Amino acid sequence: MSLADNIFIDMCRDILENGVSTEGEKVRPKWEDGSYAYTIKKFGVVNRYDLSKEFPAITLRRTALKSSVDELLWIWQKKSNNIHDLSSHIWDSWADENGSIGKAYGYQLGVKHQYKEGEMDQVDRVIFDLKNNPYSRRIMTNIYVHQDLHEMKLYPCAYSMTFNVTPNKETGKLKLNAILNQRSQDILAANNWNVVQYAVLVHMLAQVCDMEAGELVHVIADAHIYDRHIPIIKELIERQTYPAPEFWINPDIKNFYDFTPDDVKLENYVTGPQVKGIPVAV
Ligand SMILES: Nc1nc(=O)c2c([nH]1)NC[C@@H]1CN(c3ccc(C(=O)N[C@@H](CCC(=O)O)C(=O)O)cc3)CN21
Ligand SMILES: O=c1ccn([C@H]2C[C@H](O)[C@@H](COP(=O)(O)O)O2)c(=O)[nH]1
Repeated sequence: MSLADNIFIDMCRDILENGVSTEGEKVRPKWEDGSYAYTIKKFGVVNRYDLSKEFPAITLRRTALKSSVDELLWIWQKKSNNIHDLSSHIWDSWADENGSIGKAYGYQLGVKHQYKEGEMDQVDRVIFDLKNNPYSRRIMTNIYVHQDLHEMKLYPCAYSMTFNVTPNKETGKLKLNAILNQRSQDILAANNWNVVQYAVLVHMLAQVCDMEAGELVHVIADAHIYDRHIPIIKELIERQTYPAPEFWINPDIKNFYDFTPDDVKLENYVTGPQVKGIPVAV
């Protein structure tokens, strides 16, 4: 069993057993047929993944590493808000006729800000600080920009990363840790998807800053299982699990902007069968 499976199974059990239903509340999302998408939710879930021990891909079912990394690079590297720059179709329902999702995600990371050291966007600011001032407690991004919310198709869910560096006395290297702050999480469709993509981000940034990947702490304010996902989750968490896969990252890449989805791979990734056609609430 992988550590990520343990965390996922415990979290799902906790939501199913101790969570509260939103049925009867005024909810925003709907299913494709127009009916309201209710959830069972738990407030304030915190999951810790030690990336130096295992790569946090669950084995209950396969998490699509390549598409999730493609989305991560769409946001963090291409800094795009247009679905035509994305390989998968996961954002199609939230795009306008030109393919834009508005001033969300990649758009915000691409906005340049004035700092004492000059003009930079938030991603370059993080890389600058990790290289020049790694022990700073001020290394973070935030894309939940209130002044632009009215121009976003969907408000950012995974909205902030806080990076924090600690020395590894054993290896003499620096360890890159991070907190991913998420206001809302669709546990079935996107929990492990978001976890693996931000784990990859930590690995990528650690490599280009000559550090080791440390811990990823995932803080979720509203961790929910949609009503139509409940039977799927119940079946999923009873499945057999397998040892965690091994993570490979192309060691030759030294510049964050040179990474492609092909520069990361999972080896020996044995999983249960895929759940096909998961309905996504819009
Ligand atoms: N209700 C909802 N849930 C989400 O997870 C979500 C949204 N809305 N809105 C915007 C994005 C789109 N995201 C998504 C949407 C679909 C999948 C999905 O269907 N994943 C498939 C694999 C897809 C692939 O292989 O490319 C899966 O099996 O989990 C994942 C993330 C995350 N976000
Ligand atoms: O990266 C993502 C993006 C979106 N989600 C989920 C979380 C919610 O189920 C919906 C967004 O609905 P809100 O009403 O705006 O909270 O999308 C996710 O889990 N991960």
